[in-house]
Amino acid sequence: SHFPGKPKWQKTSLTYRVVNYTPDITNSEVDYAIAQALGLWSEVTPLNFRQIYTGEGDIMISFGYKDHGDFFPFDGPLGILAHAFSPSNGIGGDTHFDEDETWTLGNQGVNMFLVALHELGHALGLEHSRYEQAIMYPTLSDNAFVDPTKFKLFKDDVAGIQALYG
Ligand SMILES: O=C1CC=C(NS(=O)(=O)c2ccc(-c3ccccc3)cc2)CC1=O
Ligand SMILES: [Ca+2]
Ligand SMILES: [Zn+2]
Ligand SMILES: [Zn+2]
Repeated sequence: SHFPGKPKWQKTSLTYRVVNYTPDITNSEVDYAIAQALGLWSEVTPLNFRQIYTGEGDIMISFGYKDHGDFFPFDGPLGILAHAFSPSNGIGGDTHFDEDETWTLGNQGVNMFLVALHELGHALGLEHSRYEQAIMYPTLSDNAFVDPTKFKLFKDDVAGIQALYG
């Protein structure tokens, strides 16, 4: 798949831009889910993230349907929910969400915070974990409602990101 080698960012200050938004939840809810997800990764690494609103950021976040400009078209409701590219310049780090999903911050539909936390893990260079409690586990469990302020990274997630940036 499109996650080459074991690349990582060669800088600790990264910028991100939410290029477009979903109609399913408010723009500030999307910004909040992304900020909370990036905050969890920055808490355990030297990485810091700044949101920009124009121009080219390291991590460009967008919502798209089916063919959305890369070689990995989405597939309509359910199935693939999102994907992210491993660190590199250009499309590296970019994180795409399938607009055919119903995005939510609750547990009706697909939880934006949980999927963003997983995909942004990939955008920082993380691979999958074999522990089902880990956010980097390959499959999303039928998550009960997750309050982003109460979420804790599993030890294997922390070990993984600190192996890259610790
Ligand atoms: O590595 C991959 C390739 C396949 C993917 N499928 S997905 O979009 O349906 C998906 C599956 C699970 C998650 C997930 C797993 C654990 C916690 C949170 C989300 C996110 C997206 C997305 C992905 O990250
Ligand atoms: Ca889909
Ligand atoms: Zn894409
Ligand atoms: Zn994944």
